[in-house]
Amino acid sequence: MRILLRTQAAVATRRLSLRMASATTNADPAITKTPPRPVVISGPSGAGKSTLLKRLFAEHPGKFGFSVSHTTRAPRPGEVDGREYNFVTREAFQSLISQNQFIEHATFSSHNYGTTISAIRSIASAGLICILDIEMEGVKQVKRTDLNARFLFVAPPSLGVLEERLRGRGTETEESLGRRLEQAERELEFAKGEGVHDRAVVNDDLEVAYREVEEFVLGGEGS
Ligand SMILES: Nc1ncnc2c1ncn2[C@@H]1O[C@H](COP(=O)(O)OP(=O)(O)OP(=O)(O)O)[C@@H](O)[C@H]1O
Repeated sequence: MRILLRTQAAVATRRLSLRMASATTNADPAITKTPPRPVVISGPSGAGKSTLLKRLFAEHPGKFGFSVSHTTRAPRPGEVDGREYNFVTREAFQSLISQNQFIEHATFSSHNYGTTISAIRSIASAGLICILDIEMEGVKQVKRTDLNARFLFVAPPSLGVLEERLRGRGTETEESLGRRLEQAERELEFAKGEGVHDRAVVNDDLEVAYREVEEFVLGGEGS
């Protein structure tokens, strides 16, 4: 779970994977006709997903919220179970893993973190759109569920530009940069598969890319 949508600083530093947001259509399930479909956004690290989503949320205030992750770490003062996180035991977390309940999960500082399918589903059933910013394996996992998600891929103009942007961001060591570029090739290869994504946006000119992302994400409201 990265970025802005991740409410906690700890989440931001984990750089795990899952950005989630929900766009309010109508929170009253009695009035909402069809649960909004979750939107999965994926693409290589550095392709610009955070940048695009940050702007989307800024331009549509009040439309986006968060889903609640599970964690085995203890609550910090002021944190409420079910609000910041669902705080669970290691045993309960393991049990959710064995039931394939996680879209993605990872371990940081010896604690487990993950987002469950049911956390996403409950957003949809409340009449909210959930945006998941996840990596390739998470995309495959979502496809195995009945979440009925829509898939958006954000691609860099080229691997060379991707490298420049990652260097420019100033967040990577040579080693992590190398790993991200290798993974980028895998993500791009995967994305070429028939029907993997409903829409691919090349993030060259930010303005153009943003409008395409906005149209796709908001265009599915109520779908
Ligand atoms: N269209 C663009 N033109 C130039 N620079 C861009 C563009 N889009 C994003 N950037 C810059 O590229 C860098 C990587 O973008 P960003 O952090 O949004 O990528 P990301 O896909 O969210 O990466 P990660 O998956 O690692 O979080 C940032 O420094 C950002 O400012």
